[in-house]
Formats: sequence, structure tokens, C-alpha cells
Amino acid sequence: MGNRVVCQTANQFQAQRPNPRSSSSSTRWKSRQGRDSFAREAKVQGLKSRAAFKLLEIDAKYRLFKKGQTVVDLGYAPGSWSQVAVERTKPNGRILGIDIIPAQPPKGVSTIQGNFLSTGVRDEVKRFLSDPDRGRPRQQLFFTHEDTGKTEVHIEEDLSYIDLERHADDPPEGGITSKKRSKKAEDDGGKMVDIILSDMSEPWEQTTGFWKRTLSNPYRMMNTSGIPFKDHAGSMDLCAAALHFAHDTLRIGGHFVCKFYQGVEDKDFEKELRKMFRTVHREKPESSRSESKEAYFVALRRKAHIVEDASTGSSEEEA
Ligand SMILES: C[S@@+](CC[C@H](N)C(=O)[O-])C[C@H]1O[C@@H](n2cnc3c(N)ncnc32)[C@H](O)[C@@H]1O
Repeated sequence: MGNRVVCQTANQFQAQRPNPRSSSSSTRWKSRQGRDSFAREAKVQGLKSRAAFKLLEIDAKYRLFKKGQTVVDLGYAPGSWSQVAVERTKPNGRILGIDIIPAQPPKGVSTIQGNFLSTGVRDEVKRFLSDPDRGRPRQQLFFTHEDTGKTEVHIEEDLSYIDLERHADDPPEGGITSKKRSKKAEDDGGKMVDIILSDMSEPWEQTTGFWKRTLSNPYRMMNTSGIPFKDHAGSMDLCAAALHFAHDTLRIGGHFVCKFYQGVEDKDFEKELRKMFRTVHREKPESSRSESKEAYFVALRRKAHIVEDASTGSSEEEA
């Protein structure tokens, strides 16, 4: 089975890989080999990219996932974080991935293609999530911006007639009926997401590797510009959009994981996270390349009664 994911934590995996620091000669070559072993291992495990190990490492430390959760994966392509989320929330979790580029959705993942910085796309995501049952059987949405500014949405149901017949007598997923799910969503004031993941990085025009352009290997753009401030500023805009979305959709007690490129503005963003979440950590996973400024905020357990000030975008106590 091509899509089978055998999730192994980065720590378990780390035990098998060479320690780049232990070598005395050809250090650079060996350390590069060491890092590349994450890519090789991703292939072996049927994961779509080495990025999976960053999330596995974060999850091993903070235990983010539970069965049946709703997870939104921002910047999901090619899809290894979504694969981890599917595996960790199965059998009845729902995973919705959003990406600006087209990509083959991993098994069990619903996807929306669009720019998450656009309000229209974020509204489409909210509409999708507002039905707590939607996305449990896989659906794929293509959100296409035409030159005219018009939007087209196509939905594909993933379950065939035969699948539906086969599962007709199954008990409700995880014992939770659709009625109970709707009631829970109501109780949470319409907030229906348990975890928001964002591994988005501003896409820049690709300059090499054009021969790799396929749907299953969708990198048509680079993830960094190579200009530190540009990468930092772009990433802070993406983080802000993800946090704004969290205000509207994340349950009390829900978690938020967000990639950023370190720079002058990240402290202010961390302050905002601290207002909204019980604990906030900065993480630089082992599998994140050491030469990269990339890091992750892991914000745990959304507090109750914190709302967003519409004019400043800042978090404050509910009046
Ligand atoms: C590093 S990749 C994510 C890798 C992914 N976590 C995985 O495990 O396969 C970053 C992704 O963010 C997406 N992205 C960047 N800006 C975006 C935006 N404004 N809206 C949606 N997706 C965006 C990129 O297209 C890219 O696919």
C-alpha cells in the first residue's frame, strides 16, 4: 500500500541515524548525510516528505493528537503532516489541508486549494468545517481564482457506492453520532477545530528542479527566498493569518502549531500567543535543518474568554 504510514517518532528514528557531531573528518559531508537520512526514512515509511519528522517530534513531546479530532493543516502540500494527523486521529478524525499549490491529497485528507491570506478562502474553509460531519468521508475541493475574480468550487465524494454499501452497518464513528457532534460544535460557540497546524512558508519562484513538476511532487516554488528578512516578514504574515483563523475556529483547549522564520517580529507574535494559550513553546526540531532560521511555535490549550480585538487584531479578555 503506497500510502501506508508507519509513524515512528523522530527520537526512535534518531537512535538509528548517525550522529553528525561524532565524526572527525568530512564533517560537512557526514552531517549532510545525517540530515538526508530523514528524507530517505520518509521514503521508506511512505511519507510524502521529511517534514513529517518535525511534527512527529513535536507530537512526541507535547502529545497533541487524539482520536476523532478535527485538524486543519495549513500549507499541507505535499502532505506528510496531514499523513501524520490522519494516522494519529484515526479511525474517525477529519483532516482538512489547505495549500496555494495543487497537490495530490494524501489518503483520508480533504483539501482546499487557495491562498490562505485571502478572506474568501478562509471563509470557504470555515464553511467546510461548520458541518462537523463534512470531510469524514474524503472530499476534495478545488478553489480556483479566475482572472475575472470569480471563484469555482468543485466537490468530489471519495466514497464509492461499494464503499458506502460495505460500511452501511458500521456503528457511528467512534461512537459519536452526527447529532452529538453538532451539539458539541454549538456548545463551543461554533468553534469546531481541535488543532491548527501551519507549516506555510511564502512560496517563491522556483529556480531549479523544474523536471520534478508532477502532482505528487508539487514543488513549483521554493519555500524560502534566501533573504532572511523577506522570509521572516512573509512568515509572520502567514502566522498572523493562521492565528486570526484560530480566533474564529479553534476550540477552548485546542492547540496551535505554527512555523516561522526567526526575526525581529517573532517576539510580538509570541506575546499574542501567550494571551490566547495556556502555554507557548519555541521548538527547533532535530529534523529542521540547522542552517535554516525556521522554528515552530507550539501553543497549547486555548484559554476561554479571549477574543480578538477587531480593530487591532490583538487578543483581549472578553468584556
Ligand atoms: C514547507 S511546505 C509544507 C510541507 C508540509 N507540512 C508537509 O509535511 O508536506 C509549505 C507549504 O506552504 C504552502 N503555502 C505557502 N503560502 C501559502 C498560502 N498563502 N496559502 C496556502 N498555502 C501556502 C506552500 O505552497 C507549501 O506547499
